[in-house]
Amino acid sequence: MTDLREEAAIVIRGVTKNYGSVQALKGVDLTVKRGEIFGLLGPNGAGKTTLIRLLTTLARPSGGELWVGGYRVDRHPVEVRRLIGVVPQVNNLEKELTGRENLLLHALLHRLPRQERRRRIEELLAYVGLEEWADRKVQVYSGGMARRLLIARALLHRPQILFLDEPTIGLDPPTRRRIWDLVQRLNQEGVTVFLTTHYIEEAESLCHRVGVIDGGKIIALGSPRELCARLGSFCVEFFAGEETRRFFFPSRAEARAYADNLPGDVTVRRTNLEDVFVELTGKVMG
Ligand SMILES: Nc1ncnc2c1ncn2[C@@H]1O[C@H](COP(=O)(O)OP(=O)(O)OP(=O)(O)O)[C@@H](O)[C@H]1O
Repeated sequence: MTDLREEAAIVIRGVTKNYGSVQALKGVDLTVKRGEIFGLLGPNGAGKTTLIRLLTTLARPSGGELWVGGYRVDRHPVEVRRLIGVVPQVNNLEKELTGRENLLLHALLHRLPRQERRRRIEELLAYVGLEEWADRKVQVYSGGMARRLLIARALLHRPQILFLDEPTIGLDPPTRRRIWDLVQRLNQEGVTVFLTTHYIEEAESLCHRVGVIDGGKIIALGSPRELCARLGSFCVEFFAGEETRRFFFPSRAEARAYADNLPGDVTVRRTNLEDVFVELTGKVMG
């Protein structure tokens, strides 16, 4: 059967996940094409980590079906694991071991052929810019360095699809940008990327397409530009009484014309994904 489920990198159909009485996912449908950088954007508790756990064979759905790289995840977990790399949100590196030892341990666990092991490890240490730190214990690494080592570890077996759960959480802006560069470079080399984030800027500047998730449901799906254009690409923002009011317009000229008729301080700016989220949910992301 040649259909979307085999051609796409990821296909999710009607997926639900319950933890006792908590409905973490309430019927998710989503397709990620090969070669995309796809971002799942949502606030804490929206269901992002849960969806990554289901896609990466770490948990089973309560209902629905997931395909990764053409394989149904519950029926072919071993094949799926071979195709994917996973960068977890939590740093689960061996802190007492060096960077190089961490990679070696993972290469052994993944049974990388002996002759390839050394070469691949050196290649990846250089790729993520950690050669000079390779023989230092991971406990002295900064947050950004640990994250780069986690990415190198996830790439050891040359995965086709890379999952990153909040790849830049807790990192400062320059370090965050460095991780984005790395993700972009990987994607240009052909790796499909599925990431979760609650950072608007990360979704906007890194992702080709974004799924906005809230309360276990995808509430909007498209490129950042499309999602903003649906609302109106330009925003007029001003204070009225105690609250901030926003109106959206398809063009800057229309937004300007409206703003010119308003008294007081008025801002005209481009619409962003935060606006999309607020308009859809009535809540702020952070
Ligand atoms: N093992 C679990 N047992 C019970 N409830 C859980 C479990 N894991 C997640 N949940 C609940 O499911 C919902 C979705 O959680 P999830 O971690 O997927 O959200 P998230 O969007 O990844 O948020 P965060 O960024 O905080 O991790 C939350 O209400 C959470 O409390």
